[in-house]
Amino acid sequence: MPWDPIQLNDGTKIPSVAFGTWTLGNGQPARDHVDQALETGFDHIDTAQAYRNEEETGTALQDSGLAREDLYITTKYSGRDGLDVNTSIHNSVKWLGVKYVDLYLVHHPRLAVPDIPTNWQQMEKVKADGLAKSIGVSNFEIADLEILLASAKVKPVANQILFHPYVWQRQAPLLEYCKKNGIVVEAYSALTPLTRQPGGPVDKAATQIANRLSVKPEQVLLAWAKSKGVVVVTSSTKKERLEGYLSAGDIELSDDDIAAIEAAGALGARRNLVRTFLTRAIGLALVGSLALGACSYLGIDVL
Ligand SMILES: NC(=O)c1ccc[n+]([C@@H]2O[C@H](COP(=O)([O-])OP(=O)(O)OC[C@H]3O[C@@H](n4cnc5c(N)ncnc54)[C@H](O)[C@@H]3O)[C@@H](O)[C@H]2O)c1
Ligand SMILES: OCCc1c[nH]c2ccccc12
Repeated sequence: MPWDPIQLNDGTKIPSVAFGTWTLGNGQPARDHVDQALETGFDHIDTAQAYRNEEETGTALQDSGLAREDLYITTKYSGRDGLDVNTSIHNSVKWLGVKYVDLYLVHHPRLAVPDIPTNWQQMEKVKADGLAKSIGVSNFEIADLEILLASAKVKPVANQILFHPYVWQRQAPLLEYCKKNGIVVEAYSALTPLTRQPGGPVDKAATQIANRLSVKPEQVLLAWAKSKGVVVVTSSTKKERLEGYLSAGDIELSDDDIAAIEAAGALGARRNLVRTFLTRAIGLALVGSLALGACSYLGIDVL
């Protein structure tokens, strides 16, 4: 099996590739795209209260005719509209048209969360009430997980995080920490080097490897993420891309390919750092000279 399910720390299993609904908008197009993903063979749908398309996702899930046990549904508590965890999960299962979700995640530790231990207690109640088979988190750093684990009765099964070669060096310690604590990492925005930062070193490295293997660069990046033992959450409105994502599970990258992608990631990360530093330095210099000009105009002696 190409994208093999991954064992979670509560005894359940999670399909290792998911279709995400973040950018689908709402209404009929959102329904059609979830429909298309299910038809193409995705059985793991990743949505969130914040994406405002749980109802459309639910309609597509019902229309698919797939049995509930053959689907894996993740949604997230995003603190939308100031609603608490209990009200939110009741809304989510109603909109998704299910009795329970497979995985319920805290979307972000600093968005609409009173404090991490209180929020996690509310998540534990969702599991105890049978509204979620598993509970987990998203966008948690090591320090956030330490706070959570210090008082948790139920360990989070997963941490869904930003994960692509430009942030690999930064995220590797978090991946290690999660592994050590039995928490599976879920990777989102794995295709950033092609979507938000195209033309950079990782785009070039992935394209070179893709040409050699006669596959697409996006498949190479998904195969790279898969090589780290994470669940990959991706998306597309194009059927052909979705088919490519699923068959990327069969791509075995060599150690040299993986090293080339990571070297390109590290180079891009350094360049991003220099760019950020220069932009800030130029900004500061500009503000400084404007302030000096204003002072001299007003006759204020600052030097
Ligand atoms: N937990 C969180 O905070 C969080 C944050 C972001 C995303 N997510 C989840 O992850 C899902 C996927 O997120 P994403 O959209 O950032 O993921 P992604 O990096 O997988 O990008 C998907 C996009 O890449 C495009 N793409 C694919 N191949 C390309 C190519 N060769 N050139 C240019 N573009 C290409 C697709 O058309 C699609 O629009 C979301 O829908 C959501 O479910 C979660
Ligand atoms: O998950 C995709 C990014 C996003 C959209 N709305 C949010 C609310 C909280 C945290 C992340 C998001």
